[in-house]
Amino acid sequence: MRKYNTLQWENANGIAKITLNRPDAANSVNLEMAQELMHVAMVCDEDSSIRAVILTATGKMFCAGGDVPSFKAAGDDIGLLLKDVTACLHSANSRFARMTAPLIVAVNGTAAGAGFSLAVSGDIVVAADTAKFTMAYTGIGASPDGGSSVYLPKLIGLRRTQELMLTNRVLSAQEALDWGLLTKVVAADELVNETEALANKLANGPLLAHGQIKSLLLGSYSNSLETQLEIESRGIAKCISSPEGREGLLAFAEKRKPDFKSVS
Ligand SMILES: CC(C)(COP(=O)([O-])OP(=O)(O)OC[C@H]1O[C@@H](n2cnc3c(N)ncnc32)[C@H](O)[C@@H]1OP(=O)(O)O)[C@@H](O)C(=O)NCCC(=O)NCCSC(=O)C[C@@H](O)C[N+](C)(C)C
Repeated sequence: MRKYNTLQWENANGIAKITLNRPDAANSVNLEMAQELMHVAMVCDEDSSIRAVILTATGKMFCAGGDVPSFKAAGDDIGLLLKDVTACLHSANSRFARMTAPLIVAVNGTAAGAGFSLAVSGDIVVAADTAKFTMAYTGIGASPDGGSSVYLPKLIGLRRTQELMLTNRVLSAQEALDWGLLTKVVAADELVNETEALANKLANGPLLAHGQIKSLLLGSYSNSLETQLEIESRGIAKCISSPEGREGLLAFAEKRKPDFKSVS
């Protein structure tokens, strides 16, 4: 198992947990963190024993976005550094979106810039009531990345996305929930328990069907109705005829709870 310097990594009972761990630097994304996120996302995508993934952070911030001091220190090489960091981060974004296991993001504090983008890329996003959200990119003269130009218009509409991106308006957790950016807001001291309960529920569910849901929703961003209908019909047939589907049908007939984990 690879050792990470900027992340904590746990993997047990079908649940992987990634914890951003640069609290003294606001958990900001430097090149090393982006590389480690790329690696850990690849592991989550390729290890079929992983049935749910939690992404969270240590300290009081979730992630303040790109590591601004290291951008400044790069001098004339800033363009190259940003391309490197973004390539790694975007590889992680893509793996998280396409992996079979659902991604639960537990936002423990402020999410800014790339941290905001990472936060809203989850399939389920739970935030502490103390969390805040701001795009922040234009504050340093940057434009958005991390998939936010895809996720935000879909989640909250174009008008609100324009406001967040152009004005860096700061949203409280409650406002982010009201806008449709989050699944749930909980008291800060309940975030860990709440997230673990959700991860357990998902890990005990049908992995293949969860992966199919993720893939269908991602496809809905760009596919035609007919294409989606075709993929839906192939997907449901594949899921229901899989060992998990058979277990679901058997459990229904036997009037018991399905044990998807034992058959996949
Ligand atoms: C996050 C924030 C809203 C929190 O406000 P706060 O009032 O709760 O906290 P604070 O006092 O402002 O900051 C606390 C500490 O956190 C540090 N900090 C804050 N943002 C940081 C950052 N982005 N990088 C490193 N340290 C950062 C501050 O310097 C400070 O350090 P200090 O205690 O030693 O003084 C506020 O700090 C802020 O606006 N920070 C800047 C955010 C920002 O510009 N982020 C970059 C946006 S662009 C971006 O994300 C590009 C990225 O996607 C590119 N890439 C993919 C290549 C990585």
